[in-house]
Amino acid sequence: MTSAITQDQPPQPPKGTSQGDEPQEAGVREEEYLYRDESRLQAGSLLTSRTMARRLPSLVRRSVQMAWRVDRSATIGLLVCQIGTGVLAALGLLAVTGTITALISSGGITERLWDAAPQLAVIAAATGLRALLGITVVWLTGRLRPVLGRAAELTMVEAALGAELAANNKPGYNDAYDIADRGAQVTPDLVEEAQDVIAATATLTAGAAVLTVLHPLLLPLLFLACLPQAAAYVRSARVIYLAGLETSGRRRMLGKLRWHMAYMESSEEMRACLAGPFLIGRYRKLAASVSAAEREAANTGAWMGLAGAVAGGVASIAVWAALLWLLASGRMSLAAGGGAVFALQTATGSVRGIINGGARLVRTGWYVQDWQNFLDNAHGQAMTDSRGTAPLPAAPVRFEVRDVTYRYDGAPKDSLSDVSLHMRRGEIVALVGENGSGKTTLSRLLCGLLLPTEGEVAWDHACTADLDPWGAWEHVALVPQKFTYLPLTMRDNITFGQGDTSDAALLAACEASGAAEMLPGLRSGINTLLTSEWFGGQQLSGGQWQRLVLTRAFHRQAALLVMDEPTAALDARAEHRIFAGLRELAKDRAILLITHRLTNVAVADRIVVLDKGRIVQEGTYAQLTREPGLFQSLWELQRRMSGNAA
Ligand SMILES: Nc1ncnc2c1ncn2[C@@H]1O[C@H](COP(=O)(O)OP(=O)(O)OP(=O)(O)O)[C@@H](O)[C@H]1O
Repeated sequence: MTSAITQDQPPQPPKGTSQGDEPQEAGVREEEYLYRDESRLQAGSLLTSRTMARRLPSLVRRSVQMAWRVDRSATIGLLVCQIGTGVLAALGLLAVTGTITALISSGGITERLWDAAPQLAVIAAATGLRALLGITVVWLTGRLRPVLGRAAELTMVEAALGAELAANNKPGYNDAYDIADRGAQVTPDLVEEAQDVIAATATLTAGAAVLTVLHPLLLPLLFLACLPQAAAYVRSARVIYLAGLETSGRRRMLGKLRWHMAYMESSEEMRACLAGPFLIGRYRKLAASVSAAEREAANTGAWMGLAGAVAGGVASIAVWAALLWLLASGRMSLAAGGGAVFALQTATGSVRGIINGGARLVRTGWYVQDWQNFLDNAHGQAMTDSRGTAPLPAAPVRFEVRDVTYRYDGAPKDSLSDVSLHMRRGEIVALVGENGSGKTTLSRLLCGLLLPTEGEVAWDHACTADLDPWGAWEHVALVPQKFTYLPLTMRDNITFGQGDTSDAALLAACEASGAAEMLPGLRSGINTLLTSEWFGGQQLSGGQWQRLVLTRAFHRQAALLVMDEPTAALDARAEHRIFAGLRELAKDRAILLITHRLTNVAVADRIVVLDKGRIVQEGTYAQLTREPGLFQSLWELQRRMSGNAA
């Protein structure tokens, strides 16, 4: 039955998910948090070893380029070692084949031993050197891996920061980020696996040369024997990759649940609201569904691997039978046969190495491709694609919103409709209205954090959509409603490494916000680490954090200051200080103030009232308190409440 609180339809499950009639357990729906990007899943299921073989060179090149950037000498060292290992393996193989041929040829034993001696020396030297190179590879890989992984993670963060803020609302964006993040984690594997394949290929080249010289039939037979196994390995890799793709949303949810249950910020509610058992139950169910999908993929992969191994076994019987036939029919001498046996063993080992490494390389390549796709355009949300690069000639004076409509991606209706607003430096404009009326959304548009769906936002004569966003945000200071607690020192939390970082400038900003009062209580003053999660840190109260966020905004000296509920957590004295100081701050700034405490907006030059995404009133405090309308009714209500309390 449909009621007011269940009227929206649950999202449609991805194709292929059963929608049986059995009742679902309360609170958990079969389709919850599943990855829904059908096009991506389809593209994934069409992945073949051939398409990946085409893409692999560029993937490997990009990873090697990154390795080159982060540790040039280790990258060169690894390449040299792997090529050297391959060459030595090839030399060793040729020497072993020569030794066997010499030992089982006709002639006296001493003479045969003397013939084999130089080859034996080569084998010994090659084996020793290979061992040495092997140790060097382990050392260099251990040195390169962590930095390469960190570098890949960092490129992800940079790409995410370069995406539109609105991207977080785009369907599939967060999943794409997650999947790409997994690609970033395995980037070092790609380099390593590529090296393994290169080394195995070098050994195979030598084996192949020997086999071809001994008999031209042996090499094609060997390849044929390995094909079924290769196909099975790649298929199994694809099944596992697709399972990872499908469960990525659920794995992300598991991570979020863990975070909320374990960390300070939400763990008090977890306890007091007895949310723990409920969330642990939810965690168990989601984890079970992820494990089931992974187990199914692992089973399918194992069956495919088994089928490939059986086919490979049968095919290798054919190869050995062919060798026996060549010997029995006198088409190959016994001495050559001895060499062929060894060359076949080695070449089979190398081909298996290539298949194994190649299948791992292909799977890693799919992940890394996801990472690179994200880096290339942040899942189609890169600001470089949606915005211009025009610089602002000077700090802007006038900010204007012209006939703007805005709808969040996936939202059923517009959050703002046909809104116009203007303000200039020296002015304080207050934005008021009931919850959900669009105040924060309008402030995000004014700052250029969001771009309008219709209409435009201009700073002086430049549209925010045409401006280089990073250059533009140098002129913005924002006190958001949900502010960020960063586990940094107070100094770093205020400056983020920007502006005048001198103690005098910091102190002035702290005085204006009231944060200066906190300083004597902090163990190392402004250099105190503001968190209790690490040793030596100190945690602030909610209101103290709000003072700090205000300090951050005041310290920026920006032309546009947006304050969204800036005093919600402040005590009366601290709140009074902020509002008393606003006029002074507004001397060279345009200030947009969002607040529900309507008596506070008397400080504003103009008040703009929003209702359901539209501007319904505009005027001074004196006008709006006298004029019948939304502002007056809300204001009266607040006055009556405080009057009653008094
Ligand atoms: N990130 C978002 N994604 C989708 N919809 C959003 C998002 N943020 C806000 N909205 C929607 O836009 C509308 C306006 O929200 P907004 O936050 O601008 O309101 P507000 O006036 O600031 O509310 P409040 O007084 O509660 O802070 C609401 O209906 C809200 O559901």
